[in-house]
Amino acid sequence: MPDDDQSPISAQQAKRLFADWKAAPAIVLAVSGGPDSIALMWLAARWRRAMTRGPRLIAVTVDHGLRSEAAREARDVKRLAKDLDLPHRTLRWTGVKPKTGLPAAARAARYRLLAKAARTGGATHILTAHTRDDQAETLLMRMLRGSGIAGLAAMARESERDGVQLARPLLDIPKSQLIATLNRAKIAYADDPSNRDASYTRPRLRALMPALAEEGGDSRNLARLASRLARANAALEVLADGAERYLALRDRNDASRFGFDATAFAGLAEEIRLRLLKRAIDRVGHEGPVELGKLEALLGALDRAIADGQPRLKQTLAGAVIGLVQGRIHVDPAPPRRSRTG
Ligand SMILES: Nc1ncnc2c1ncn2[C@@H]1O[C@H](COP(=O)(O)OP(=O)(O)OP(=O)(O)O)[C@@H](O)[C@H]1O
Repeated sequence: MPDDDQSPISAQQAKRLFADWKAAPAIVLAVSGGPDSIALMWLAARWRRAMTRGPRLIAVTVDHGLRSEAAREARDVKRLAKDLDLPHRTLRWTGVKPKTGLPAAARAARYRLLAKAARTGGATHILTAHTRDDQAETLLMRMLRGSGIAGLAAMARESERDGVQLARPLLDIPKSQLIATLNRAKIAYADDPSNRDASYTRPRLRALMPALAEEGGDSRNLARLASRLARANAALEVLADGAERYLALRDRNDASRFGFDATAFAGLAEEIRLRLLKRAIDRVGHEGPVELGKLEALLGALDRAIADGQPRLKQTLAGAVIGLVQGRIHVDPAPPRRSRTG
């Protein structure tokens, strides 16, 4: 591991890390109590103290009600926040806990609660403590699932969620540097055993990281790959914007209907066609992002129908009906599903 991966983060380095958000009126810091987010809170507090004017910082901890230690950890975060002169709120997830897909449900609830706290506190941004190691793991997880370019771009430094900007200032910073920062400042942090729980994919992948690093696949290289793919993805999105304008996808009379000329569509590159279909389906379908595999199957069916001169084709995908009628591809909202009980 290079030496700078072990060195505490200096005040100067932290100033650069947070510079993008210095004009925000207020910022929510998402602090679980683990080392990464405790370091985020400590670094942000030190950065803010060094400025005469700057954003109000609000530390927020979500207690998912899943581990008995969570309430105590939240109190520990509150105590440290007080020492750092930061307001702190603990929010509890009181929703139904599903038997399967618990981590995903907890994550969705967490972001909803954080976004609500941001809106209540007048904050425009939520800062999380995702590190370079998290980015490398995310890339690896998505590689194993055969994700497309957008998925392999992994986590963005800034994105929008529930009407608030979600920012990740530590995405290029290795976890080891955050630990070194806390050790130097003599700040304690919680150890979350679920981070090592082998019944979840991420901890199992995390356990493989040292062996991959031995082969040169360390978090620096993996995160670099993610950012290169993010660059390629952004370029492809710009091309898709142009193609969308070219096809004049949006039906001007009715914003919920989309249609495009099948021959002009067929002349575009496959990656762009997939993106255009995805955009149209996500807009009208309202069932969340459509899966790439299903999108590819749909495009294959459309391509075959166009090539065979088949006059009609109709498929439903992610709440949208995709039809080929008289040389035009239509993407419309699917009618509401009829309930089985009637
Ligand atoms: N209970 C929590 N309360 C507040 N913030 C949290 C909590 N859990 C996680 N976070 C924030 O999210 C960051 C990422 O945490 P973690 O890697 O455990 O999340 P995850 O479940 O893998 O979700 P993600 O998809 O966001 O990575 C933390 O560094 C912290 O900023």
